[in-house]
Amino acid sequence: MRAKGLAGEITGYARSTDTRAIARDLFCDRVTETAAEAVRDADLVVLAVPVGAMGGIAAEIAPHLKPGAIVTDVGSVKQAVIEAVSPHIPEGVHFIPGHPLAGTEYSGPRSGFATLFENRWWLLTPLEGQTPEPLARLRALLEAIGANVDEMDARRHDLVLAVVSHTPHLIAYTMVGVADHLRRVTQEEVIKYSASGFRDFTRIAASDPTMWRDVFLTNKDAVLDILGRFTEELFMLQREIRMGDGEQLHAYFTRTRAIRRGIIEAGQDTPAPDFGRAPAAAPGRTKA
Ligand SMILES: NC(=O)c1ccc[n+]([C@@H]2O[C@H](COP(=O)([O-])OP(=O)(O)OC[C@H]3O[C@@H](n4cnc5c(N)ncnc54)[C@H](O)[C@@H]3O)[C@@H](O)[C@H]2O)c1
Ligand SMILES: O=C(O)C(=O)C[C@]1(C(=O)O)C=C[C@@H](O)C=C1
Repeated sequence: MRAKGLAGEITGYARSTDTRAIARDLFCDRVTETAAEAVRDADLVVLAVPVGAMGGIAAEIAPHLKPGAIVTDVGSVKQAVIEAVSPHIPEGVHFIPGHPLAGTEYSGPRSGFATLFENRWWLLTPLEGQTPEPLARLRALLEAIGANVDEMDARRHDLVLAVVSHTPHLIAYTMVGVADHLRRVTQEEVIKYSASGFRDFTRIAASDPTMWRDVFLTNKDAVLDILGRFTEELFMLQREIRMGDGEQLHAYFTRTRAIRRGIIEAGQDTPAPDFGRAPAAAPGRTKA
């Protein structure tokens, strides 16, 4: 927003003075010592804390929100955020839940960069009865920062994200855990020989533990549903490998390859930034 001159003033709040100082140096016009102070007179308030902390922050800021303000969030799970935040939102303030499908394994104010949302989906899950004007204003702002905005029901969002983001993260965490366990058992340096497939798993598994703990605790039903389906597929493939059923394995991999190729042909494969470099060497993406 700053790079594109889309905000009159950007005010930031974070709990630690160190984080606040970094945010002020990088992109905030001013930072405040309380969340209440930060939202006073704000036209737009963006909640960007772990999903489990959204309700607490909403309670803290609620009495200080300006009538007519828009409150949105960037939480990775939507139903739980709606349940936690909505009860605190005063009459006359518009709460429009949102989720940018963009991010990296890095956290903290230094890990943001101006192009993060370009050509990325930003899903909004408006509440029933949402008046159209604030929604249109938020949508226009997100489009101005380069995002492709879609609206979706919160329950559907949580199921879709369980498939395309949450369960894949759990699988990555598990796979890195398996390699680590093997290293302990065999005293072999397995991880040293990471090929690029496993490298992608280790990148994902380096994501923030608090953020992901909260995602799994708050999107429990959808993740368990998808995990169940995943396990069934895995057992099927396991059986085919055991039986030496090359034909079935080939057919399965042909189908999954076609899916990937379809994504590329549809222009929906936005290349990620270069995650291979150490964060310190990647300007604007160092870990706080
Ligand atoms: N990182 C991603 O890839 C990504 C992508 C899309 C959405 N999200 C969502 O965005 C939100 C923020 O994630 P992020 O990656 O920006 O994390 P981050 O770690 O960079 O920022 C989160 C901030 O919240 C603060 N915080 C934690 N608990 C708090 C509490 N109880 N009260 C007040 N502040 C608290 C942390 O100190 C930190 O400053 C999460 O809800 C996450 O699910 C993350
Ligand atoms: O590329 C990554 O590091 C991410 O995991 C980003 C990612 C995802 O695509 O799953 C992670 C969680 C979010 O809620 C949205 C985006």
